[in-house]
Amino acid sequence: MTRLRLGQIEYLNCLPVYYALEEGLLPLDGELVKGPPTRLNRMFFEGDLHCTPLSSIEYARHAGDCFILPRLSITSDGRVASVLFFSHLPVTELEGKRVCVTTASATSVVLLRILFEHYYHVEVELYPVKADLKAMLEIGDGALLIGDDAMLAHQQVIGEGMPVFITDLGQVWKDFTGEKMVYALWVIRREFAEAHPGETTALAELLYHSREIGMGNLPALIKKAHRRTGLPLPVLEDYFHIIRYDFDGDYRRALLTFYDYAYKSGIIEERVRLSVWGEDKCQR
Ligand SMILES: C=C(O[C@@H]1C=C(C(=O)O)C=C[C@H]1O)C(=O)O
Repeated sequence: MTRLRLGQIEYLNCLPVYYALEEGLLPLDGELVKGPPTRLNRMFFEGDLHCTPLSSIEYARHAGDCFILPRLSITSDGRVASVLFFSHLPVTELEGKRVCVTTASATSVVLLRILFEHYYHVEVELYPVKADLKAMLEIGDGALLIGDDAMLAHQQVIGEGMPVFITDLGQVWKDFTGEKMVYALWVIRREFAEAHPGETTALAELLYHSREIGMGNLPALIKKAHRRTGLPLPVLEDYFHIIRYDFDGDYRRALLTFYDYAYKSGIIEERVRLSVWGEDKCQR
């Protein structure tokens, strides 16, 4: 069997799932490949990764090529703190304006589009560029950032007293739909899983177990996150208490609600079935 290549989003949101692997508390027989979400998405579909956290919208576009690993996702129930929209004006006053969106994101860009269309009823031009708050706010009137980029930009706004509005998209999605927001899922390539079912089940168990260890070691994990990013400890404590990693009934319903809106907006072409490794029946 070829050596397993496992993606790891280079943001703090993945640290609880990978902490035990990074610290050698659990053995990984394979290679960790780090990158921003859109790079991992692309590598996965090009066959360069066997398994990765994938932007949830990309699963909807390629459901036939992969299985979802059970019991894992990146989700928030309301405020997420790392998917933030910064703007010169209140969001409802952005009609006809250009807003920049980070090229690192797939799901959150779609979330922003859905919220403008179905919740705010405001038409804007989305303009993809590299993550850089100040440059983005020079080119446009708004900036979508995700992950550590969003959290660091939030601190920059506070630190420099920048006059910008900050909108947390996890919170707005919850206000709009009453649902959680599932940003990413762990997926495995279908042909790999079918050829190596034992290894696939073992990998799903390993990642779940690793997450349990990570979440069980929050004080050490928070220190590591602080060393890695310089973000203030209270910000990190808050973050690791709000970010969620489960993928049971509520989460699946929330994800399907997101897909329904993506379908209504013409972003995906058909309604999606969730095929989860180890579960006989597809959802819905
Ligand atoms: C909560 C987050 O979720 C993520 C957002 C993603 C996206 O927008 O495509 C992909 C993976 C996650 O990193 C975050 O980035 O902060």
